[in-house]
Amino acid sequence: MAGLTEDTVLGIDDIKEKDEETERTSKPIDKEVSAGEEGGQGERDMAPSAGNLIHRSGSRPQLDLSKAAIAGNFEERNPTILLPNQSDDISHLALDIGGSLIKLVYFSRHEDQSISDKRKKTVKERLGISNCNRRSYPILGGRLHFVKFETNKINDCLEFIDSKQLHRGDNYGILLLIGMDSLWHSELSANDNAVIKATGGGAYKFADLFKERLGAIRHEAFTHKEGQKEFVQIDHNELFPYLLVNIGSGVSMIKVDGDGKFQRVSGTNVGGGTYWGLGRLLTKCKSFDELLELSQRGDNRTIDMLVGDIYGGMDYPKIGLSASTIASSFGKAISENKELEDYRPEDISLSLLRMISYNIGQISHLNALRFGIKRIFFGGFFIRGHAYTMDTISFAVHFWQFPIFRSKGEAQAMFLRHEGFLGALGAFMSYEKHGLDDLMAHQLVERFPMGAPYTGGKIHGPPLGDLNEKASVISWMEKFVQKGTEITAPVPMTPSGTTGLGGFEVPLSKGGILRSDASALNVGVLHLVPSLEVFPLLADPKMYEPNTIDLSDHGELEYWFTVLSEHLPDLVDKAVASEGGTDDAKRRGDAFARAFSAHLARLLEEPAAYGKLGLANLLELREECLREFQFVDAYRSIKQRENEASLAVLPDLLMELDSMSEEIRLLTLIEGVLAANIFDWGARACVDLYHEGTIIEIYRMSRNKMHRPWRVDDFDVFKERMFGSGDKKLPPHRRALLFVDNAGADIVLGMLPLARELLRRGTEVVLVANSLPALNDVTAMELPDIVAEAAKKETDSSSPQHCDILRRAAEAGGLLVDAMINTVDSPRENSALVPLRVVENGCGSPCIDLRQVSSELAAAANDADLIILEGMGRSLHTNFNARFKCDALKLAMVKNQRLAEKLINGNIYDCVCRFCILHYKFSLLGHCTL
Ligand SMILES: CC(C)(COP(=O)(O)O)[C@@H](O)C(=O)NCCC(=O)O
Ligand SMILES: [Mn+2]
Repeated sequence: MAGLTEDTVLGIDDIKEKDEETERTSKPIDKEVSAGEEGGQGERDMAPSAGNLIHRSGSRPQLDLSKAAIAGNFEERNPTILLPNQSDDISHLALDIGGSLIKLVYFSRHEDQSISDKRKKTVKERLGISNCNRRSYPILGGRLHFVKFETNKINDCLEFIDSKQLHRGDNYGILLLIGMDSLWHSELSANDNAVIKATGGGAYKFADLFKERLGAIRHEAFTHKEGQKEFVQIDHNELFPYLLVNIGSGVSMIKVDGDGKFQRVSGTNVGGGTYWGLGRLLTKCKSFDELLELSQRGDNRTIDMLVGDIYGGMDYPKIGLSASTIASSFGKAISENKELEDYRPEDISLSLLRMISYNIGQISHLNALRFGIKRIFFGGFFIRGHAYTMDTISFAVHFWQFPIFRSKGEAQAMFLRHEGFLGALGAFMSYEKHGLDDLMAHQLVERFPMGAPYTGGKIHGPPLGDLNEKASVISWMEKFVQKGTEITAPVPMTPSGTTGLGGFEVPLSKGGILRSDASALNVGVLHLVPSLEVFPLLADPKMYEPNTIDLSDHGELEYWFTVLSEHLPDLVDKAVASEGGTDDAKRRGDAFARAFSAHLARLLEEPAAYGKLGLANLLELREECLREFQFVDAYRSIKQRENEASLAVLPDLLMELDSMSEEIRLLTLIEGVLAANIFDWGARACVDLYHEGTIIEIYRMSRNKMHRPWRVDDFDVFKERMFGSGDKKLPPHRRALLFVDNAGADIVLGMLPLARELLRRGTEVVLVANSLPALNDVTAMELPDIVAEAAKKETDSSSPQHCDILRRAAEAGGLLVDAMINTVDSPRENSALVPLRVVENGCGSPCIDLRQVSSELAAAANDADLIILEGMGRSLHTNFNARFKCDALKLAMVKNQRLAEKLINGNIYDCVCRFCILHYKFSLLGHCTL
């Protein structure tokens, strides 16, 4: 499989990363191979997928590649791939075969019941929740894979398709897109077998893609100036019109006015082909990348005629040109008595690159001006994610907007992270039957697995040259471990420098090292999760930004990277121990540490490498990386231990609480939540603290220090909302969503007693917990048992007068399935029978991005009028500034000195009780500290 570059693989809805890993091995699936033969470490998890596929697919369609060949030359206008022996239907695959690269996008759907589905079912069954927001077309949870091949290795591509069995499926056709510039398009059902027609036309393809709203995907579009990417979130309603400039061998410019409304308005024959063709002749470079890399070391002053050359080194201010403006590309060569050999190839390459980029930039700018267009999207083979090229084009577009050239309304030069795959994606999405027509940004989760390099990709670390070099029984994990020693942090780009020309005439970005195409694209695996939704209670979803800390501040970035790096050895120890400390676990732990360090190094070098970077993304990446190396729950035993210890003292706490007046009790409860939030295994300071005492000792110490006023203290407003003031009273909240944080004392001694209080007041409570483990956070799976235990303890306690609020509410909410508790002696309190429920939040991170939550949570939010966000991750790192359509209480102990200083001008262990109340007619309650 030489020549394969798999930038990224994909996944949907998949907690079941194992499928992904199996796929990544990308060994040809031999019908003789059975599940058990996958072998190697991780066999238990990795084998079934391939095995299942084979068992399942016995009667499924096959792509018969025997005698397959491109008919004619692929530069031809209408090339086809002949599959003379094909007899079955094929599906889920689209290719864009360009002059130099074949881009392939394929979709894999989880046909097996995934772990997550099973869990969802369990939680849903327990809750009796049905998902009424189901889409009407077939579920499309799955993954979009992006793979590239060199065009002259079409056979590798076909082999790849065969090895992955991509052609299996229903009755779709394969759509092949061939050629850079042609504007034709055809599609044949594979029912016609024998021939699969090819189609092409970069411009058309782009338009098709945009039609499908990919442009609205988060962190997809960005500007690139002076080496800096800036992501721009484009509202689909504001997307049109735009100019699409596809720089292939030649250049096409398409004006896109709306869904399906586009027209080719211009173009130029001076494009990527010109750069590569002329460059090859003039420099003897062997590849496009080599030529581009040369340009980065070039100095175009030796060849280009500059304004200063004409005006004696002076600017020409009258018309707004500075001395370093290029007056004539290659113009100096006419006046000097030099031969080609007398010029440095580096300088030639740079002059050529500037000449062509500036020309494209100028024509694009003029066309944008002609039609009053504000955005120009650049894509195509010429760009390929190269920072330097993007900078040059941006510079060129913006140059024409400087002083005297500037006209009304500046056009922005924009680029796209998936641009290398747009053609194939556009083709893929044009299959109506995929049901992707109303795909929304929030249903796509992009992940950056480490496995990709080991199937040939180049996101990080060394690729394995030949996937089959170690026989087909070896897994990508094995390869990772074997190759682990070779992993080095990516070489940092030298800081942005100038060519020494100064002024606005040259782009600043000029890295010392040119990133390879594959790594520069930074394309992750797009997980399509149709069940994700935007949290309906966000006041302004469009303006919502989950992250509080801005990591574009380099000081912040370095600080948090150091924190995470220092935490790594401890985390690896926990992770390895959680898997029994076996040799396999140790190897995986080692591989995880390397992989996560490589991610950190990559991001430190280029923070925008994976899209806009916030602290929440970093913390999530760590969890994803653990999962990729098959660490299911690193803190499992710690969580269990802390749950048990806390449950043991819960009855006494409840008794104490019940002896208090309502008002004192409310304060004590909030203090309790804040105090118990100290149990955070993700914070260095807290982990150090745990060496100094037992859980209960630490809890007591934390509790005793919990004096008001807290650093952020809206308790009085909250209290007023709960109890009213004087004779003014508000009804209790209808439904409260409690976003819970950690296991152990945090949930048992903090949030559960608070939930109980709300229930007692007649407020229905929904505990919102993680779908997947993250640090020591409690998960939705774990909560029903904890609640059951807590309810049991209540009635088991020596004082039967303690009401059984939790138990009855949990029963009403479907959390307790049987009459596990004898209720005969327990007196019923006068509270209404409101349910206590649990829903999963749809994420597996210590933070929460409310643009992507589970459909269950979105459904539960419908009737909610109070949300309580608890913990640093959910209420400080993220959502600290989020505004909601209902009352919102944010509770957290700040367990990091720097964050305390930055965010609340305070100190470590200070607390936040931030309450934002909706405007009730009630004047006293009409404010909050926000
Ligand atoms: C990961 C966390 C956000 C979890 O905090 P929690 O949400 O559990 O309160 C927090 O532990 C954290 O920010 N840790 C890194 C900083 C540190 O070690 O101080
Ligand atoms: Mn936590």
